[in-house]
Amino acid sequence: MVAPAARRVAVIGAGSWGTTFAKILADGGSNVTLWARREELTNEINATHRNSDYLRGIALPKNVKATSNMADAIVGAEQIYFCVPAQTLRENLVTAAPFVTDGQIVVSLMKGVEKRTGQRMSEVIAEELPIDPQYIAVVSGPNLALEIAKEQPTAAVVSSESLETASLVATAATNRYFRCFVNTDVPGTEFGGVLKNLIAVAVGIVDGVGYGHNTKASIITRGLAEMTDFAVAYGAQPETLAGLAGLGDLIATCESPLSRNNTAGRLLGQGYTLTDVIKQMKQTAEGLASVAPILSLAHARGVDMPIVEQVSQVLAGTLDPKDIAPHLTTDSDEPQGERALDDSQTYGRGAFWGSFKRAFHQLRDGSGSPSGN
Ligand SMILES: NC(=O)C1=CN([C@@H]2O[C@H](COP(=O)(O)OP(=O)(O)OC[C@H]3O[C@@H](n4cnc5c(N)ncnc54)[C@H](O)[C@@H]3O)[C@@H](O)[C@H]2O)C=CC1
Ligand SMILES: O=C(CO)COP(=O)(O)O
Repeated sequence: MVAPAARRVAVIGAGSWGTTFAKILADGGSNVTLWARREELTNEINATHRNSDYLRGIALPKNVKATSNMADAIVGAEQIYFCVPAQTLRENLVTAAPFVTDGQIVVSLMKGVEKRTGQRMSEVIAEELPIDPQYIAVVSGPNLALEIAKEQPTAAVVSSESLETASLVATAATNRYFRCFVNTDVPGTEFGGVLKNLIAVAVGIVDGVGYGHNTKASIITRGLAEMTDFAVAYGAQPETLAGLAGLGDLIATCESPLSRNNTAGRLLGQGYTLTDVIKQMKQTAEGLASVAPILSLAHARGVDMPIVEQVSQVLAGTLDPKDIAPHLTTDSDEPQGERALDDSQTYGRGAFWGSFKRAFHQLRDGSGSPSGN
């Protein structure tokens, strides 16, 4: 009997996460075409199976082939994974659009919103590509690229309006060290990845100032409440924010020196200006560009985000980093209930506790949620 041909997939963007995801897919059995902008990088990957600028010391599987021709990557691929900096996605989709056909699955691996429109990456994809939204998916979770490239075990969530699409992506992207769960909460899964970056910048700032674990734990915990309130106001399920794409990623990003958002925050906390930080960062720290559009979206729905507001003030140079912590909870002198970011946001309060209660019961009873998240 002849074995079925391996699935062919494309990854667009050969930075640290795009290259790592190409390895994940290849190790899951797919033949992967990895698109890189620069020809010297495609030459290096094809000749040496390495991407030394972004994943030093990592050998890529032989079934990852690189190209800098978008058509070569996309035509004939069953699934196309986009992994470029969020602010450049639209221009890359414009280049890709003539080669994409309905029926191909398009996946976002990115964790930013578009600055100009405030749109999530899946929304930009839906606007620019000639495909049914049922064929769009997003992947998010506690996924620091270098750890995964070293095959340290971890998990992620694949989300799509269509459970069938999410399952096809999860099957392709699951291997011996990377496990994908599925859900249909696209806004929750995507916003989890965007919002944790902003909280990681805040945690980095206080770390840079020299504050310790109490301050960081306070910001992480209050940050999760803030993330949940925001995401729920934009249609997310609160459970998603208590899962891998919310709490899971928040912990990984706030804890790890590998995180670029955390690192950018630490430099700000040490007194560098935003301009200096951007100059020093060699890789993408999406949180820096997402702060302004997220705050505009928060204001539009009346969501209070005191931590993100303070990050924005530190970025603008109008708040001394050392003053970020005392303002953690509220501007008011009146004591407030712990969950009440704003009395008008009753959904936030209920949603946050509800999601924790459900997560707790699942853990205690050993039952997985239907989404597995
Ligand atoms: N690195 C990580 O651990 C993870 C990153 N992500 C997300 O993946 C996305 C990409 O991040 P990374 O791969 O980490 O960034 P990176 O900074 O490592 O690589 C970015 C890549 O995009 C390329 N690029 C820059 N401008 C471009 C343009 N105009 N058009 C096409 N390509 C361009 C660069 O040459 C580079 O290859 C971000 O949204 C990030 O939040 C998500 C999960 C984990
Ligand atoms: O998203 C990530 C981990 O899940 C990577 O975080 P950074 O972009 O801050 O490095």
